[in-house]
Amino acid sequence: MLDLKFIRENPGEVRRAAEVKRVPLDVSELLRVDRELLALKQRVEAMQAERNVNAKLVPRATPDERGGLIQKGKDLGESLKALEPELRAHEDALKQLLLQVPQIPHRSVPLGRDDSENVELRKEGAPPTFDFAPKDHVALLEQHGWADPERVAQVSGSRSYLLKGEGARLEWAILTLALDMLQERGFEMLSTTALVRPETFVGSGHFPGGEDQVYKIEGDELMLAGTAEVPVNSLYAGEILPESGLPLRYAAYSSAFRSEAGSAGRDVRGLIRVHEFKKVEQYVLMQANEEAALDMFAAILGNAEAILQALELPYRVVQNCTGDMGAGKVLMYDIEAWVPSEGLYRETHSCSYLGDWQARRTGLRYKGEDGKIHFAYTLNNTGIAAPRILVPFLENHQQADGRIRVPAALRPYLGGKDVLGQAT
Ligand SMILES: Nc1ncnc2c1ncn2[C@@H]1O[C@H](COS(=O)(=O)NC(=O)[C@@H](N)CO)[C@@H](O)[C@H]1O
Repeated sequence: MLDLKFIRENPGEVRRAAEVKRVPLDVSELLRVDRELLALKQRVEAMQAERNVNAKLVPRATPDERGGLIQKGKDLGESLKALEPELRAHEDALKQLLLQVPQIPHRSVPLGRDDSENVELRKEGAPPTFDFAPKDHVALLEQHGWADPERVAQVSGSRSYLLKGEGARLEWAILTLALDMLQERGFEMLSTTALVRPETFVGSGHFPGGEDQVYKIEGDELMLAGTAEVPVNSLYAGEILPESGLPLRYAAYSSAFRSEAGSAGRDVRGLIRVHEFKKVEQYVLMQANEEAALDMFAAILGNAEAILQALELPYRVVQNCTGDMGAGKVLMYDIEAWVPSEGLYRETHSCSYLGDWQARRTGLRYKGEDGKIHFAYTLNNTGIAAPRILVPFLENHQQADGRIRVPAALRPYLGGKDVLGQAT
C-alpha cells in the first residue's frame, strides 16, 4: 500500500509501476472513488455543522420557532443517517483499491516480463567437475536409504518428503548452522507458528492475489503460512514502537506450507518443490531511511551468501526484473545454487526490500526521535530453506562412491564427520 497523498500527486508513476509489474490496477478508478469519498465527507461535515448550529438555536427560540427548529434537526439527522451506507461503501471500495497498489520499483530494477529476464549480477564459486558420472539427488538419497518416497507418497501424496537417519540429521545440521550464523550476525532467533489469521497475509502482501497458494482449514479462520515472513510481519501490527528499539532483526524458523497451485508438472521429483518445508527467515523491521535500508538489504543478502559459502556451494546472484518481483518490492535479488544434474542454477534464496509498503498494510509504526510517527521499512530474505538446499548440497558434494563430503563448517553439527553415507 502507498500513501494516498503520493498516489494523488503521482498517478502516472503509480500507473507505470502497475504496468511494469503487471499488476491489475485502475488508478483512475481509485482516484474517482477517492474524490467521491472526499465530497461525501464534506457533505457530512457541512450537515453536522448545520445541525450543531441549529441545535444551539433551540434553547433561545421563541415558542413558535421551536417546533420548526426541532423538526429541522430531526431532518438533518435523518439525512446524515441516510448517507452512512454510501460513505461506508466508498471507504471499503477505496481500501480494496489501495491494497492493489504496487510499490514503486527502485530505479535499478531491470524491465522484464518474467524470471527469464532477471539479470545475473555475479557468480560465486566454480561448479565442480566430476571424474565420474554424477548422480542426481534422488538417486543419492536412494543409495543411502535417506528417503522413503514410496511410503511417504502413500501417507501424504505428491510433493511430500521424509528424510531418514543421516539424511534427516543433515537437514537439521544445515538449519542449525544457518541459525547460528545469523545469531552471530545480530539476528535473534524466533521459533514461530505457521497457523495464522487471514489479515496477516494482507499485511505481508500475499493477499489479495495469492489466496490459491495457501492451505485453508475447514471451519476455521486460521490458514497455513508459506513463510515465517507472514506471522513475523504481523507480530507488531497496530503498535507504535520506539525508534531506539530498531532495527528489529529476526531469524525466524517455521514450517512453511504451500499448495503450489499452478506448478503442476514442475519439479515433481525429489526435494525441490514440496508442500511442507522448513525455513529460517531473515526478517527486518527498521527506520524509514532508504540509504540505511539499502545497506540492510546488502547485509541480509550477504548473510545468505555467507551461509552458502559455509556450505561450499557454487551460486549466483540475480536481480529480479519488474515482472518477477511481485507487487510490494522496491528491490529484489534471488540467489541460485548450482544443481549439477540439471546443469542449471536453481533458486534457494529470495531477498526483498519493500519500503513502507508492508508497514502501511500491517500498521507497523514507530515514534521517531523527531517525535513524529513514521511507518517502518521492512525487508526479508531466506536464511536457509530445507529440503530444497539438500538438492545442490548432495549433488555438489557427492564422491565417486556416492558418499557425501561434509564441508568443514558443517562437521561440528554432524558429530565431526567429514563424510556421510555408505560407499556403493
Ligand atoms: N514449495 C517449496 N518447496 C521447497 N522449498 C521452497 C518451496 N517454495 C519456496 N521454497 C524455498 O523457500 C525460499 C523462499 O521462498 S520465496 O517464496 O522465494 N520467498 C520467501 O518466502 C521470502 N519470505 C524470503 O524467504 C525459496 O527461495 C526456496 O528456497
